[in-house]
Amino acid sequence: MPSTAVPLLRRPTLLVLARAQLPTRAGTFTAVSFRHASGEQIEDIALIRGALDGTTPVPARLHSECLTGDALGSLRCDCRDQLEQSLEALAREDNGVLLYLRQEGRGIGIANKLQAYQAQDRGLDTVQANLHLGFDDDLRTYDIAAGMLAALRIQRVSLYTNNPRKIAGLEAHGIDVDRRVALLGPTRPENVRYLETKRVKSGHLL
Ligand SMILES: Nc1nc2c(ncn2[C@@H]2O[C@H](COP(=O)(O)OP(=O)(O)OP(=O)(O)O)[C@@H](O)[C@H]2O)c(=O)[nH]1
Ligand SMILES: [Zn+2]
Repeated sequence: MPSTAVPLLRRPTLLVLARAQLPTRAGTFTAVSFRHASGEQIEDIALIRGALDGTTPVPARLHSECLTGDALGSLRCDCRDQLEQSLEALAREDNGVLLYLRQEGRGIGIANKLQAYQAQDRGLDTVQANLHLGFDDDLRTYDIAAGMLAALRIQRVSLYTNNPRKIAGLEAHGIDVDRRVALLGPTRPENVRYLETKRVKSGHLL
């Protein structure tokens, strides 16, 4: 992606805390947890495959937590489809990394997300519902994600996303996004408005 002259934002220095094998439905990954230099642990984890040699762009997915979709199979969003697709895609590559980021509800948390769903059930779209609750449309930041990649010695990624903010967020924190790979899941009656709002209001490249 084109580089900018904007000064880089600070990212935390993180250290690897633990590594463990994680056999999944998509294949076996190494799950990695992290801590700050102070010892404080973070709740975000990485799933990695293959050797991360730092010279070629590493296929990468930044997945934002969605309890309702990822774990419970809700069809209101496309999160679970994207999680499964990205793990399967990474499993086909020589190497790759998925960051599972605990940014539930684009950063507002699960209780607020259910309040946002309630507002959506009354007619608001995803963005309007966040604003109605007094939040910006998206509270996520990518400093921790950049710190996790740096701790894994990953400087360049090939990013699976439709969200330009993720590309800008990583690059602002000093990670090069070499290219974007689209991640297109099925459109369902339950998520059609959600996807349309992402495209029209949030600038997703759908
Ligand atoms: N506030 C809010 N968050 C939602 C809603 N539906 C899903 N989410 C959260 O949205 C996050 C996923 O972000 P999306 O904007 O859908 O997609 P993205 O991950 O930014 O973009 P891609 O990389 O292209 O997948 C997860 O944290 C979900 O919990 C909603 O209606 N309101
Ligand atoms: Zn979701």
